[in-house]
Amino acid sequence: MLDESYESRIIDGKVLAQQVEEEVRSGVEDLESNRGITPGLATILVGDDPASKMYVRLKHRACERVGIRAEDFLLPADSTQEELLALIDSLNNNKDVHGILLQLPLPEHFSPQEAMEAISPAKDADGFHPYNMGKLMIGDEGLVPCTPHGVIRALEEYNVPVKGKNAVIVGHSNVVGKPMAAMLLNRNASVSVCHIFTDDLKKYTLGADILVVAAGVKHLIKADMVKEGAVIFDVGITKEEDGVYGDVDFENVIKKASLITPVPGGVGPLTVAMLMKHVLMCAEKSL
Ligand SMILES: Nc1nc2c(c(=O)[nH]1)N[C@@H](CN(C=O)c1ccc(C(=O)N[C@@H](CCC(=O)O)C(=O)O)cc1)CN2
Repeated sequence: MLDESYESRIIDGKVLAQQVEEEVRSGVEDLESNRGITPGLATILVGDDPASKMYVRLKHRACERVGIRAEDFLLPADSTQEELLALIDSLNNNKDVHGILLQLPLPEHFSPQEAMEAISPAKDADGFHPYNMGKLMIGDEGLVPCTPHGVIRALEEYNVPVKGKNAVIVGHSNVVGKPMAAMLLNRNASVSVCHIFTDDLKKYTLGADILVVAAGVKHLIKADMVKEGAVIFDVGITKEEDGVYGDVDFENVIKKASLITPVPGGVGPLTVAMLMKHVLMCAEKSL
């Protein structure tokens, strides 16, 4: 049981996500009444991975809440890269589709990079296209990956200073770690990126004013690895029979953190809400 005195340290991702969704809902209404456009998202799911199916379902439910039209495209696990590319091409040319989301991971025999590059940069709701990633790297943030965008939104909402602070990211994936590093660097944090080959992880995490953990290792970060007063974002999700766990040993780490996201109910819901924001952005820029 969590001591009540720590509750004010919890960043409630569901509440923040509701706020973002409210903004999107009002943006969708404006776009419909001023330009007669209803934003549309096409989701592509390849195969039947249960977690991916659930994430796509969460995205469709969010679309319903904010008034975005969502269409589901399912490809069997044994479909080919060429079939996937043909589907993406048809969605790129569909004027009712403003955003395209390709749920990751893809089955082994696919090239996710080639598929990402096939999505029109203007419809890249996930911000994974090299063009949008490149823009992010030079500080021109438009369509950026949803999870790091959610972390930035939470930092803003909680008035956490970033400039000159030590930010440490654990995990160097293209989905979270690398874009997160760029976004924090764009805000003048001093950024360290750690990963599986990092020698002495604790040496880095102990210096973090802002710690973002996306390693996918249950309870990797223990209380003795964090600085007193750190702001901590837990992006990891490990599902076990008795529940869902993050990369941070929440119950103990919260005693040292000034702010921390729980799992579930932290960064996950924000990721979905930022996707809604991106689809609206794509629709607003469409001709
Ligand atoms: N195309 C993409 N693929 C993937 C992304 C992404 O941003 N784009 N991120 C992750 C999965 N993901 C979204 O797709 C995602 C993960 C988690 C949640 C979420 O709300 N999780 C809940 C917990 C749910 C549970 O019980 O398992 C929470 O944290 O509260 C939403 C979206 C990889 N793929």
